[in-house]
Amino acid sequence: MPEKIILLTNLGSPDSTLKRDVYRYLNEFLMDERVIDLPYLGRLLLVRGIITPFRTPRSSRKYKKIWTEKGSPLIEHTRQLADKLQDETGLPVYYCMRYGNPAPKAVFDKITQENPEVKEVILFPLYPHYSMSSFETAVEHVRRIWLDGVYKFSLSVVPPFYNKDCYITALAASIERYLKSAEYDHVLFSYHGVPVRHITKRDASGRHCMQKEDCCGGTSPVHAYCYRHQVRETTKLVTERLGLNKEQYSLSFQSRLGTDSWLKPSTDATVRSLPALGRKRLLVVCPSFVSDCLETLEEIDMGARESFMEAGGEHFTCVPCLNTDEAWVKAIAELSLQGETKPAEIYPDFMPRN
Ligand SMILES: C=CC1=C(C)c2cc3[nH]c(cc4nc(cc5[nH]c(cc1n2)c(C)c5CCC(=O)O)C(CCC(=O)O)=C4C)c(C)c3C=C
Ligand SMILES: [Fe+2]
Ligand SMILES: [Fe+2]
Repeated sequence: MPEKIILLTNLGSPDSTLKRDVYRYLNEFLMDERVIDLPYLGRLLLVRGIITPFRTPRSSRKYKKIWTEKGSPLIEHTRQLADKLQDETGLPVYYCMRYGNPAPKAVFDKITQENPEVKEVILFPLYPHYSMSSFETAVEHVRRIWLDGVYKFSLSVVPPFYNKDCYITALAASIERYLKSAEYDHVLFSYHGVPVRHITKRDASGRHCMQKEDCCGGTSPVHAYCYRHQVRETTKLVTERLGLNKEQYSLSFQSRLGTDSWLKPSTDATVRSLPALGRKRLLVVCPSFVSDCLETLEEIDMGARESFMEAGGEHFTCVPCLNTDEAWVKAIAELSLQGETKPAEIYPDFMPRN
């Protein structure tokens, strides 16, 4: 009987592309206080009254464009990743989603039923970078369910791995395959955006992020919670590994929602500007996503491609996410079983406890 189990957690998708399922999913997602960080009543009015009703038909149309026979690409990639990781480690591997299904409570109950002797569950959030709207909410959600339950096993968490050698190696190799097979005159690293306020809220000093010059450079304890620092580090380490100079690549942020100030520059404005600068053959990489999903397959591979070609681009390739890549499976095994993990009783330690 295995004493350890790995539990992958990813963002989640609607149960189907039907408007009622997309509506339910968007409500759950956007009512998360770490995603739309307004007081409850304001959030309820904004989400239920404006965003979800207007967004549902549009999102449902977008999901229809990427949906497969097996359903959501994000969920199917996560399921296949769990299977491969189980073969790699010889340990039982389960997966759950922050929003929608399979929900953590159901998965915890399944784990308990199928492995009554289990002593430790290692939670692996499928996010390389720390942000309150992705990594933090995923861990906190699972942690709450674990704390509220009567589970006999301990829970430990694998922290963000944005700078870990095994992850950088897998990511760089996945890009290099494309760089070797065709000529490109630019590589764009497009990361999911977040509101600027989310960065400053996770600066424990209250004096560093977006206040000091070059706040994301150098070393500082606040970088452990700074999404912008971490995506810059991933880009730096991967481009060094690939031997790209500063003229050959840039970094941008996609998927903006609402009227707040979000991290800049935006991916859409960047891809539109590149052809006029003579960068007509573009390779796009999306390292904040480890599983292909709506944001890579529709927003980038369809939407950004169209923007780039309309602006005079000649060739556009989007590098697939790591999905079930062999080096990536080995990297998850290494990070979960040989890397530093943190007890869920005290991690993430940034948050106010209530
Ligand atoms: C990779 C990390 C992610 C961060 C950070 C993140 C922040 C964030 N997202 C929204 C709003 C939406 N995101 C949506 C889809 C979506 N987001 C991520 C990841 C991060 N989001 C993924 C992997 C996906 C795809 C899910 C899938 O089913 O394939 C959506 C839903 C789709 C849509 O209507 O566009 C919304 C809404 C906010 C507001 C935010 C930070 C505040
Ligand atoms: Fe920073
Ligand atoms: Fe998102």
